[in-house]
This record gives sequence, C-alpha cells and structure tokens, in this order.
Amino acid sequence: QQTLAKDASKKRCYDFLNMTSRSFAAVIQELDDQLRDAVCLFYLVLRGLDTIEDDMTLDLDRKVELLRSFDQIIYKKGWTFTENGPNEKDRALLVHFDVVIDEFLRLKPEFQSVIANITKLMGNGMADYATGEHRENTSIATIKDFDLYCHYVAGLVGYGLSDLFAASGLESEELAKDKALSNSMGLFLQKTNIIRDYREDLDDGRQFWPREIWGKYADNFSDFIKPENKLKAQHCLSNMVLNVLNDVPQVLTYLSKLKNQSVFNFCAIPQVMAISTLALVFNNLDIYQRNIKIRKGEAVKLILDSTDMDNVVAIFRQYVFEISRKNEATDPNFMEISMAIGRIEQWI
Ligand SMILES: COc1cccc([C@H]2O[C@H](CC(=O)N[C@@H](CC(=O)O)C(=O)O)C(=O)N(CC(C)(C)C)c3ccc(Cl)cc32)c1OC
Repeated sequence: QQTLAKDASKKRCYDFLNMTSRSFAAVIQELDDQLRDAVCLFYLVLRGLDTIEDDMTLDLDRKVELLRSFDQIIYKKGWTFTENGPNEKDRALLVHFDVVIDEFLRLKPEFQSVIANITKLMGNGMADYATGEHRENTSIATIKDFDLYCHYVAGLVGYGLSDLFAASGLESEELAKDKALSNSMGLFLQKTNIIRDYREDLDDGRQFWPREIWGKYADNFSDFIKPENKLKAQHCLSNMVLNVLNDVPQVLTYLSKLKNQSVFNFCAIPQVMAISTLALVFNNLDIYQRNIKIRKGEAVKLILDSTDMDNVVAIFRQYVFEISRKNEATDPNFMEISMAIGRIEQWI
C-alpha cells in the first residue's frame, strides 16, 4: 500500500512538470535514472519560487518573507500556499506543493542540500532585488546589476544543476567547481529571453534591459516602439545582442566538458534554441511590437540535431554567421559585434 502511495505522489510531480513546461519537461524525463527525479524536483522547487516572485497580488513583505524562507519551506511536510494565486497553471503547483515536498524529502540527502542551498541563495537574491534600490519602476540600472539579477534567477540554476550532475556521479566535480561556466549557461538563456520578451514585459510594466545600455539610445524605455525611433531601436537591440554574445564561448566550453549523453542533450537543447532565437531577434525590430519565437519546425530540427558536440558547434557556427551577415557597418556596435564574433569563431 505504502509503495502505491509513493508511486502516486511521484507521478503527480511529473504531471506538474508536464503542466508547467511543454517541450522542456520531455527533455528532463529523458535524463538517466540517477538524475531524473532530482532535476524534476529542482525544476518544481524553482517554479514554486518563481511563482511567488511573479505574484503581483502578494504584498511586498509577505513576498519577501516567503522568498527568504523557501529553503526551509521545502522541508515542511504538508505545506501548501493558498493565500491567493497568480494564474491557474502556476497556482495549482503551490496549492499542491505538499506533494513536491514529500518527493523532495525522498531524494538522497546530497541532492536535497544542493537544491536547498540554491533555493536559499536565489530566494534571498530575489528578495534583495524586490526591495533593493533597483525598485524605482522595477528597472535595472547598470550592466553590473543586469548580470547580478540574471545570476540570481538563472546563473544559480546552472550552479545547482552542475552540482546535481556531480553528485549523481554522471559528470565531474571539476565542472561543478568552475562557477563561471555554469553561470554563463544561465545568463545566455535568461538574457536571450529578456531581449525576446521586450514587448511582453513592457506591457506587463516590467523592464529588465539595463538602463546603462538603453539609456544611450532613448530617454524612455518605451520610446523604441515608436516608428520615428526605428534607427535608435535597432542600435539598442544590437547593443543588447552584443552583451549576450560574450557568454557564448563559456557556454560552448561547458558543453564540451559533458560526458553523459542524457546530460548533454538536456544542457545543449536550450542553448541551441537560445542561439537560434538570438539570430532571429538580431536587427529584427518586430521584437518591439510582439513576442517572436523560432518556428516549430526549426525547433524540432534543433532538438534532433543537438546530440553531440560537433553538431552543436555547427549549429552555433550557422547562427553566428547569420548574425555576422546581418551586422551593419553603420551600426555604432558594428566593430564590437565583429570582435565578439571573432572570439566565438576562435572557439568554433
Ligand atoms: C546548466 O544549466 C542548465 C542546463 C540545462 C537547462 C537549463 C535551463 O533550461 C531551461 C529551458 C526551458 O525551460 N525552456 C523553455 C522555453 C523558454 O522558457 O523559452 C521550455 O522549453 O519550456 C530554462 O530556460 N530554465 C530557466 C532559466 C534560464 C531561468 C534557468 C531552466 C529552469 C530550470 C532548470 Cl532545472 C533548468 C533550466 C539550465 O539552466 C541554466
């Protein structure tokens, strides 16, 4: 009877996983036995934290209290969040979070401490950001703030995954020790999404592009949607893409150090999606009008191709060449983009 109950609650965790993220959930479920449950639960704990950070109906001090204590909450059997929820999809996870906690407590202690440590760092980082000086209309001032924010919400996920890979024995300790590589895995994904989501975030009253960059091209963050600011908008966008390109060499270095096939697929697929998205958004002013995504057919091809390092290098080479082709000599960022591409080409 006990076994049946255990299997039911584990299955419910995978149901939550499949509910929260479409394509990526499938990739997590392809991971080898030693890692699958730990990564699934890490993903769900992060999703719970993210849902609290995104919940605009919570007052600030309640949100901060939840963020700063989430690393203890995940050890509290029976805990659920019923105060009031954001949208349906994420609300369901927190309303039934006791199921996630039950499964988390069944992980081997080493996996539990990796997840709890990252949750503590991320929850406090999110709380610092939510209450810090950045708060005037939720904006990010300097490139340093931009890197710190992305470290909190994404770089730390890279840290935690590298630690889980090492703890499972499927990947080396040395990879987990090189924090800069793990951090770049998160920054590249997060920064590419922040560029892609300009319009969605603007309409939601959020801005994640650093003022130190966009302030060179406009007085207000929303100026870029106006047709008369077309050229400024294009140069601001290329400046943002330049900032993201700097993480590509470290992403490729990280991927080249992976030994386990299922871990490689799990890590490579989001990165090739991101370089494809980066090439799509480069010099593409549609991002100021609507959220653009790579076509389903292209995404499927990328998923099928991302199974070994040579293919991944070829995919990066193709999209970096596409960016190089679209790079315009009249763009003030032209030279620096060419040099960033040169640094990447040395690698590939
Ligand atoms: C070594 O590091 C990684 C290795 C593999 C995958 C990811 C990373 O990839 C997905 C990929 C994913 O979730 N894709 C979505 C599509 C999208 O969000 O655009 C999807 O396919 O649904 C992603 O985006 N994030 C969210 C953050 C970027 C904030 C970390 C994420 C959230 C939780 C986990 Cl456990 C993992 C990831 C890594 O994280 C850095």
